[in-house]
Amino acid sequence: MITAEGLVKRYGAKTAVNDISFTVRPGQVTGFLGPNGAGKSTTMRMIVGLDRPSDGRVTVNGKPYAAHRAPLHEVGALLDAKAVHTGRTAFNHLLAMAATHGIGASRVREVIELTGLESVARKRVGGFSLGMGQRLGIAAAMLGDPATLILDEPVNGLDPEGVLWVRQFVRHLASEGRTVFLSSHLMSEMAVTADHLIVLGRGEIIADAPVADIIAGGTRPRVRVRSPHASQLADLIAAPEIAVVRSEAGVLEITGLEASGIGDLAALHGIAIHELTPQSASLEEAYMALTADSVEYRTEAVR
Ligand SMILES: Nc1ncnc2c1ncn2[C@@H]1O[C@H](COP(=O)(O)OP(=O)(O)OP(=O)(O)O)[C@@H](O)[C@H]1O
Repeated sequence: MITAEGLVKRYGAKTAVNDISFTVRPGQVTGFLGPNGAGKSTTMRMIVGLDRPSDGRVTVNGKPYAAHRAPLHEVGALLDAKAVHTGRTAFNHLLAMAATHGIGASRVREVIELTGLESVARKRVGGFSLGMGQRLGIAAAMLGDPATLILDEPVNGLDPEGVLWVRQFVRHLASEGRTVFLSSHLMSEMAVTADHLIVLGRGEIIADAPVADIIAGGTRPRVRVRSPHASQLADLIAAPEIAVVRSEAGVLEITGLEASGIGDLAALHGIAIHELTPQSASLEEAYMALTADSVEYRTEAVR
């Protein structure tokens, strides 16, 4: 369990994290989202004591990180997968970390197996691909068999198989009752990995809710309609509260009217319908709507 209360981080005149309070609960995967520069990494660094809060406090399993006698057993963190001694082998890197906590070589072998690194364990970390580096970072985070895991962009740079592996791995950890807190910019992945989301924008919390609620709340249901008389149907449907977008020839994307209403209206006027599909909202759309006002570095839309 991670609990932040009135957490603030200032860098000179810049407030990176502005008075945020949240709880990351055990037994589920909590995603941490936000545009670049929103303050996610700063928050994660404060959780594991790498940055000192300017105000407020954050605890892990009831105590500040630094107050734990054996922090690796409480929290495992992957914050920067490249922060390893590149001349060491993966096995020796993990063994050196394990030694700081009196953790033996057998647990090192276990986490190597857990993360699928057996074939490269005796190779120097300097030659690792990004994917192997991420797996090594996760292996290190698991060394102390911690109840809480914090993973900053764990799927960054991974191939589809690696992304799937991380998803299944973190879901398994949560199912064991652990607290899993992870950030990612991959919305489609977050939608299928996380149970709950905390969204940050310009250092403040703009959403803290189950994934399903965020998707449902951020977007209006849309229906895709294909008809040989699309223009006639569009004219019939026209109303101030209904948006009709012609996405391709003979296809309408309708927001503000349910599929049944569209079908009934078409039947009433003898208009043939070749497709009538309610579109499921995506986390990406909901996220874009939520963070529209919080993006620090905006790009012009491509015309
Ligand atoms: N050491 C530092 N000194 C000064 N400003 C900093 C420092 N670290 C972060 N910042 C600023 O604090 C803000 C939050 O940065 P942070 O890296 O936490 O954001 P983030 O949400 O993790 O972004 P990204 O998605 O790009 O990783 C940014 O405006 C950043 O420039």
